[in-house]
Amino acid sequence: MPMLCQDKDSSPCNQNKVGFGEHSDPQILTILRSNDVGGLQISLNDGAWVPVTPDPATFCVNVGDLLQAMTNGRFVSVRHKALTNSYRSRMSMAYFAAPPPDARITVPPEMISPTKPALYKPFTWGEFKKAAFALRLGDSRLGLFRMECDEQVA
Ligand SMILES: O=C(O)CCC(=O)C(=O)O
Ligand SMILES: [Fe+2]
Repeated sequence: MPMLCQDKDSSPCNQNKVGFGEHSDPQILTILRSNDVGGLQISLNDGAWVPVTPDPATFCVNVGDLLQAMTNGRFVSVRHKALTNSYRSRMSMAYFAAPPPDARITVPPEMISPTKPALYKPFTWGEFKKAAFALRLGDSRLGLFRMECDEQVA
């Protein structure tokens, strides 16, 4: 099970600096567990940043890029970032749920209609990861797989 354990503490004077820059998670889902120190923020549609209340007794579940593609954009991959805290360490542990590299990411036909044509070309997780690693953390990767208007099928 791929897990990442991070300590967002930093040196003094680094209060509320960006410790982990703005990004969306590329996988299907991320399950996050942290201690009681805040720092995680999510971005709303209007670009406002909203702090996630830290709670060591709950999980925070992020929709990732693949789930956005698999639901034809109904679930939106959340942009988020983590700020540093120079007084207490924020510890977080993440489980990234991803398919095997050759898994084909497609949309169920029920989610495609004349009013909601397919937004993304089919791709494999391996292809997506390769594209993601060639970009910077904050870049939008799904844009690379968007259907052109003349390719859209309903
Ligand atoms: O500090 C956190 O909880 C967020 C970490 C994160 O966004 C990531 O590992 O992708
Ligand atoms: Fe993340």
